[in-house]
Amino acid sequence: MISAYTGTQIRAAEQPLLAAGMGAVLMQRASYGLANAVVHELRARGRRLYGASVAVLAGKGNNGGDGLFAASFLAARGMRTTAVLTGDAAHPEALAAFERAGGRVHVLTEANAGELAAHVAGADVVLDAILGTGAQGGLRGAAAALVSGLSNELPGLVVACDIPSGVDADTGEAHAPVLSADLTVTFGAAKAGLLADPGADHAGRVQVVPIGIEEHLPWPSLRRLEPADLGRLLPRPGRRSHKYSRGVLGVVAGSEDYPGAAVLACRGALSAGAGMVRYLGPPAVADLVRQSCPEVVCSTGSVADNRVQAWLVGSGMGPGDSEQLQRARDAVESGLPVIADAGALPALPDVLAPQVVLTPHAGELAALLDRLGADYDRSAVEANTLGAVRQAAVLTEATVLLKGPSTLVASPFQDFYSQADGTPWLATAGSGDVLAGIIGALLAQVGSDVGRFRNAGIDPDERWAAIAALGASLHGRAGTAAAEGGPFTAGRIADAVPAVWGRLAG
Ligand SMILES: NC(=O)C1=CN([C@@H]2O[C@H](COP(=O)(O)OP(=O)(O)OC[C@H]3O[C@@H](n4cnc5c(N)ncnc54)[C@H](OP(=O)(O)O)[C@@H]3O)[C@@H](O)[C@H]2O)[C@@H](O)CC1
Ligand SMILES: [K+]
Repeated sequence: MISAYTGTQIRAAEQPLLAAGMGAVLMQRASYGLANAVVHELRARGRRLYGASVAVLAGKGNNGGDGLFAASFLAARGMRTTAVLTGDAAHPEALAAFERAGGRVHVLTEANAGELAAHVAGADVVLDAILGTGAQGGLRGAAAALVSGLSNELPGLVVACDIPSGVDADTGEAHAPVLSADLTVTFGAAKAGLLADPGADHAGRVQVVPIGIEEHLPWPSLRRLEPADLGRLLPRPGRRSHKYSRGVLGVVAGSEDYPGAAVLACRGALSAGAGMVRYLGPPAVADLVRQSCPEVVCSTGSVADNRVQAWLVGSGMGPGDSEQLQRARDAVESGLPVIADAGALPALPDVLAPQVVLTPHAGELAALLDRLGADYDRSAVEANTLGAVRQAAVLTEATVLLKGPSTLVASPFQDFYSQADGTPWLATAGSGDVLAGIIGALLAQVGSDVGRFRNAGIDPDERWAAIAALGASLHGRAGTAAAEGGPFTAGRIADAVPAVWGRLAG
């Protein structure tokens, strides 16, 4: 499990060590780790170190100090180093070390920002060490002009020191301009803002350098399930399992306009291990489901008439599908775990419960928040995904999963997950229906298996968020497997799930 923290939590964890006079030691560990990461990355790219050029953009604080010390380590490996000092001062010891190692120093002004941008753009490595966890807001003045003058597609390797300057370490909000990195080397532990969009868009690959603060870290503000966690959480049937004991998912999805959504949701559920899938919906849709997935049992009648362990509601449903929407409300009313998607989102009561998992995309989340009186539109959600998903979970008291390149899950108790295991090719019609099916199948199988979560270090009350994160990860990994570097249709995601599951559970 990757644990991520706010900048404030990291700074608090550093305090006991700073009080013990270890500030310089922490900075040496951080900058040495940063330099090593650069060396490793250049080697991985088949680049020579000796003679390669490094430009470090160094702010006035400790982040700039890290960058300057790292550059002095790189100079010792034969690299040519230049520093652009962006503030009215620089970390004195780090600057002295940089100069001793033979680095050239430029002081940034409004007048030379363009010229220095051209110089920096030609470097083999650009180290962004302007702002770190001590920043208030984004780049200003000449530093903003310098970064605006750099294309976001620099030919060299761009490495962010701790966090891309201008990204909020707590929330992932990005104050433009931000120099997008290929690699972010972050100190002590991952910052939450690196795992939530739009911060994650700018961070590139994230590498953590331990600096000795680990024992002082509190409960993480955000987590990411890794393969070992996924393997532990995925259920395996016992010798005496039967289809009912493995978990039955009821699916209330599809409409005459969107019958395919019901098929894709069922295919997602079947691929993710549901012992049985029962479909409830219009006869024409049921016929298509039967033809496409003969394993599905199509039932008629009400939610109460059908015995299941969890419900999936809403995929492919619209505001006019009154009978289906009533079933969706009944499913929520039943107290069973429910995954509610798409058309169900505007039709459910405002206040729900933790075992109800809502799966909006950014536009749907904005509409939900707007309905609940919070002032969000789609772009506001996209600018602060973590804040928006947190607020939605607080207001609805449900578990909320926001789909995106970094899929975020918030529990109403303020536990957060971020999964980014997918591929941009997953942005295809029907992909969300398959995701709903996968999460529905998982809710049906492990929703009542409290011990499974406790053993994996997850508070059983928070298991709904973990199940949603597990589903998002399976979906992302299945999409990556289906892509083979090119496009695919949503049904292929479902087809890829069993093999991905097998590898994880292996
Ligand atoms: N603590 C430790 O021991 C360790 C810390 N480490 C490293 O230190 C980093 C945190 O360092 P930090 O606290 O010095 O803050 P940092 O982000 O470098 O600089 C901000 C400075 O710039 C200013 N400033 C603020 N906002 C601004 C803006 N928008 N535009 C322009 N200027 C702005 C503000 O000064 P002010 O304006 O208040 O005078 C402030 O002094 C952390 O990310 C990690 O890299 C590691 O080495 C491990 C050990
Ligand atoms: K930085």
